[in-house]
Amino acid sequence: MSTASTTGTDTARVFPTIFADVRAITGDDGRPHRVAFYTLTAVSTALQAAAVLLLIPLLRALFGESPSDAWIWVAVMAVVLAAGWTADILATRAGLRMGFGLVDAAERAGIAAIRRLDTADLHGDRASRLRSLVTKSGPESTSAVVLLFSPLIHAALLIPMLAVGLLFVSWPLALVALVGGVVLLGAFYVGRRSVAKSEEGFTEAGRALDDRMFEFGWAQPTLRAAGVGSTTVDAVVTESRRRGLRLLAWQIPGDLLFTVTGQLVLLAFGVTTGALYLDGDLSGVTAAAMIVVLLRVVETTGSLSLLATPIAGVERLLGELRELVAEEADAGETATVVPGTGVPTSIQLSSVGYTYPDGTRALNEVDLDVRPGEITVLVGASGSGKSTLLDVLAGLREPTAGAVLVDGAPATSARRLGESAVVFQSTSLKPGTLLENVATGTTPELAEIADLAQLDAVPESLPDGWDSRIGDGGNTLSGGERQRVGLARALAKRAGVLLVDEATSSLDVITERAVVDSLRRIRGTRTVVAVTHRPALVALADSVVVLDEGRVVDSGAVDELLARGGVFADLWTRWRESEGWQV
Ligand SMILES: Nc1ncnc2c1ncn2[C@@H]1O[C@H](COP(=O)(O)OP(=O)(O)OP(=O)(O)O)[C@@H](O)[C@H]1O
Repeated sequence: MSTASTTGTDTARVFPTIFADVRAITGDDGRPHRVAFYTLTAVSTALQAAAVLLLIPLLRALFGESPSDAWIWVAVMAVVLAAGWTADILATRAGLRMGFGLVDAAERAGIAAIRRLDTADLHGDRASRLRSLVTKSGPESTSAVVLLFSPLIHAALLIPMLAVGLLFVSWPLALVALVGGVVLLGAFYVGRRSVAKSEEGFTEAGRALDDRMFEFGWAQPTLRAAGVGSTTVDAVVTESRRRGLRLLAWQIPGDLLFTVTGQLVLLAFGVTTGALYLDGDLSGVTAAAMIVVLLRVVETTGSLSLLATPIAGVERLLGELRELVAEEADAGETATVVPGTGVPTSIQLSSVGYTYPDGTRALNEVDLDVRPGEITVLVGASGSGKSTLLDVLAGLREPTAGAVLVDGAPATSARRLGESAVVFQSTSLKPGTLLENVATGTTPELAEIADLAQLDAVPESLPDGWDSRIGDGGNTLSGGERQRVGLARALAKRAGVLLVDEATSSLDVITERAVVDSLRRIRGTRTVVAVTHRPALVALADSVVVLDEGRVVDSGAVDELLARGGVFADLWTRWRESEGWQV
């Protein structure tokens, strides 16, 4: 599984990337809305600049020989302003459509990423990143398009457009406006960079806090019993606060730099206007019109300075969304699970390797031949790779090397997921009835499954029998009962392969007997692969596979392995001793 890079926002991103990000996220489908939005926003800005510059001929006419000519310019100005507002309204509509494209992409890629989420990442940075991306990025970036992109484009284009218009009035003023516009944009960029950098640290700290709180909530009983936990949360809260203060510390000089630069540019414009007027190069009327131009520039720079901080946030958001969408494209369509046949299948592993995203190599060059209908038991020390191997067989993990064949043909994880039923080390119950937790709808074999899983006493003890609500908000089942629900659920699935992960290792005698008895009774109707430490279950095995540090170190029937006297014989002796001790 590919993991989201945490470096996407490590470096402050350059100004135009927000536009590139929107293009990458909304793709070809969003192109018409993007073109409409940018074009209409540019047209609206040009019309606003024209309206400001039309003041010059208007004032000239008003104070000239024939003041009534000013009406013509008033009319022209009114038409230009009305056209500007129309362009603005149309641009907002196009912007909204472009924004909806972002929401769609966030939802689509977010859901696909959640479906690909590795259990190893469930409590990690990635889960928290995804949570905030899916819930926030779409709506936030949509409002950003309308509320931030338009003023940003206006602000970036207005001064250069005014400068072009001023070329027809006075080239020194045009030059000052042009240079001033470039300098202002530069100051905006530098200020925003520092804010972006510290905002990124603040967000990371927020996520770390989010994760620790989640973990703390999850593992609260264990942590509290061990007397740890709150100190970890305290440390992360302190770090989050420290980074928040740093954000402020960077924001202030960033804003200050921009404000000071803006005032210097305005001063230069004012001084140039005054000097040109005094030299007689600019009439009094034109100089007065320049004051209006100046006010417009003040307004524009003011709005730019307010945009610096929100733009930094939107950049980060869009950058992450872009990564998510790119990941979805790399991963391709999430395959839907292929329904199982229910017929016992053979499974072959050929040179299978599995390396976790953190670099832990859990499986190495594993070759395995599981014959249809047989019971294969995986044994090995803790950490030898048994659970990982079971996950690969179940289709929950795609091997990072080698191939998995089912009935001689390469089998995708979707095929393996459909063809296998798993009894996990601990069973998660979904909110709902006992029946819903075992199977969907009434299955004719329910009584048989309940008998196999030795679950029959459970509905009898519950107020509404099979229709009693269990799990969150319902009756709480004991660990052993939950495990037997897990076994019944696996038996109720139409699948040719039953995978059992240590279900008997830490459980009560009834549950262990349920697993052993049901495996004995279903022998031959499914291919079974079980991870266990229990001699009673090992004794059922047609074949035992011994794992050590991710490799198969021995395999064969129990008697053969005992006769060979290797790792398995040692394990067997120890299990026998501990069984005796337990009884
Ligand atoms: N999510 C994970 N991320 C990184 N490493 C992992 C992850 N899960 C397991 N590992 C590592 O992979 C190796 C194999 O682990 P695995 O759980 O498959 O072993 P196991 O034989 O089932 O152990 P146990 O009997 O204790 O359950 C171990 O080194 C373990 O630390």
